[in-house]
Amino acid sequence: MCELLTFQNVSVAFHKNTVVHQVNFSLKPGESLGIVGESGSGKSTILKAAMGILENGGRVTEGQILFQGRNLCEMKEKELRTIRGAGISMIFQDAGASLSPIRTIGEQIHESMSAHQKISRQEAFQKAMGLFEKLHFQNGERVWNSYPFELSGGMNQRVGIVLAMLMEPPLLLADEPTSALDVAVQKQVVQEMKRLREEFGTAEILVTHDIGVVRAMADRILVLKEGRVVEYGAAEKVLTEPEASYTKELLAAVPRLRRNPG
Ligand SMILES: Nc1ncnc2c1ncn2[C@@H]1O[C@H](COP(=O)(O)OP(=O)(O)OP(=O)(O)O)[C@@H](O)[C@H]1O
Repeated sequence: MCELLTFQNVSVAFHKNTVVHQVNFSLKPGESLGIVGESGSGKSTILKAAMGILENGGRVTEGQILFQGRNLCEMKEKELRTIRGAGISMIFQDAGASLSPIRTIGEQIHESMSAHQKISRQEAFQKAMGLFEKLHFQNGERVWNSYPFELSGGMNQRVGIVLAMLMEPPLLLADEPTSALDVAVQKQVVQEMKRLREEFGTAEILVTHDIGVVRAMADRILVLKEGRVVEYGAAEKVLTEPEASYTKELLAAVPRLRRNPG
């Protein structure tokens, strides 16, 4: 099967400071990649590079990022805008915070869909209800009519996932999607991301500190240290027989209980 996303020898710098060094990986449709590494290792930068949203003078200085065979680094902003949302979508750690506080969830869903296609409010409602149902949301209609402040932080985060999936993009990038949530909601979000893969065949890149989340979701794992890949391979292999001493340290830092399945 042909690759959905490929990072070929990608380096990223902010001004003259290179923070991601010659990173290589690729992702097939429907695959899930977990990127782990300590704070500042460049995980979010890799996702932002793939979305074309590096801020503050950040840019890809070397290599190429291919999405469905096309080099994202050479695309104009207008072209990138058509890919964002419909081709590649992203959820952030605090997706709730990016919702507008003064508009209902329904209004925001309708607006988000209108950015890509001509769609009536009623059609957007139907589409959202279908997605809510697939993700096993209860009270979809109540959520649609609510303002973000009327919902819990966990529910707003789940709405963030719905917003990211409205256009059914083949690739979802998730930056610490569970780390601001309490344990019960974390489980729900992990379940929902798994359902997205089952329902839509969505490929996912998941950046997280939480090895438990990676264990639950990733087919492959990429371990990053100071912007360099130190290990990349099948999740089972990396988690049970890590080769790099840095990966061993990362795994050792996770309390044993959380590393044992079940
Ligand atoms: N907008 C920016 N301007 C300048 N430097 C940046 C910017 N964003 C990130 N960096 C630098 O790039 C490096 C990688 O940061 P990045 O946020 O990608 O790491 P991370 O692994 O995602 O960390 P965390 O887990 O804390 O989110 C860091 O040294 C950081 O200071």
